[in-house]
Amino acid sequence: MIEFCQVSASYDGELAILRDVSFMVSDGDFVAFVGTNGAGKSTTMRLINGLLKPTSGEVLIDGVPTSQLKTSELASKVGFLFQNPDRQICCKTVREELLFGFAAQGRAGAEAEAKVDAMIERFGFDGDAEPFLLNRGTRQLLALASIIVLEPPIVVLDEPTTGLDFRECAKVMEVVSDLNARGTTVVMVCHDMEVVGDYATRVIAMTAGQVVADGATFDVLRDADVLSRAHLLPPQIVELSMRLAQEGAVSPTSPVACANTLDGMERALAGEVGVRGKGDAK
Ligand SMILES: Nc1ncnc2c1ncn2[C@@H]1O[C@H](COP(=O)(O)OP(=O)(O)OP(=O)(O)O)[C@@H](O)[C@H]1O
Repeated sequence: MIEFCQVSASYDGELAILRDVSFMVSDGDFVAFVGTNGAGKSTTMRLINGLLKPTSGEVLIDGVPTSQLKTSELASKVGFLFQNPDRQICCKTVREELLFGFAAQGRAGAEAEAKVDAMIERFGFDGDAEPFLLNRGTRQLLALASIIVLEPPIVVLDEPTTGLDFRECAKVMEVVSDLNARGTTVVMVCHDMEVVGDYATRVIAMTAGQVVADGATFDVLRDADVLSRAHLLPPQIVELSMRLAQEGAVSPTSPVACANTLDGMERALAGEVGVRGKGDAK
């Protein structure tokens, strides 16, 4: 569990980047942090993994303040994927990269080797390949694999899909989604509202170092006031369904007006056609 209790934070000890931020993330949640550039999302992630300590308030991981946890203790609880995988990858082969975290945590040995072998097979990696010769999407997958192979209960992902094409993005998010389905808590920063809508179950929106909304994904992404304050555009289907209701094309409570996904919209439209069809026949 992650708890932020009235957290303020600063990089230089003077200028407050986060102001009085409070929220709680339960075990197994999948939370997306959204908001404009400079809102404080990455700073929030750095506070979760202990790279930054609060200037006031407390960040607690499983009830223990990060200020009381050693870096190694935090690393075993929180896996962190940087925005750019090249800031993370440091070894000469894929295999060494996957083993690196075990060695850093003093867990090298036969069990680690077996977990790395399984990861290489699962991702279809070439264990002898040189990481920096891999394409951007595969490097991102490698960076992600090198974190999840350590099986941390929480993973923090700072813009995991930035710079990836559609296929690479889907591959990375499938891995993350599977991880969450198996019980890992996922906290991610994401600018792509389609990805947020497809995967996150909860959204925390930030503006100017403060939380402006915290709720179920589509409750937040359908709140016109929040969208305006956090300068967000909702996923396309949500935007379409909201517009159809605003323009009076459908009733605000109709399934079409409430559709959040392509599947949902298709079902709602099929129902609408069915209803109209029956009416026409009378
Ligand atoms: N290492 C740092 N030193 C000083 N100021 C920083 C540092 N990192 C970020 N900041 C400042 O903190 C503020 C919040 O930045 P942060 O990266 O947390 O925002 P963000 O919401 O993640 O933005 P983005 O979406 O652009 O990554 C910005 O004004 C930024 O300039």
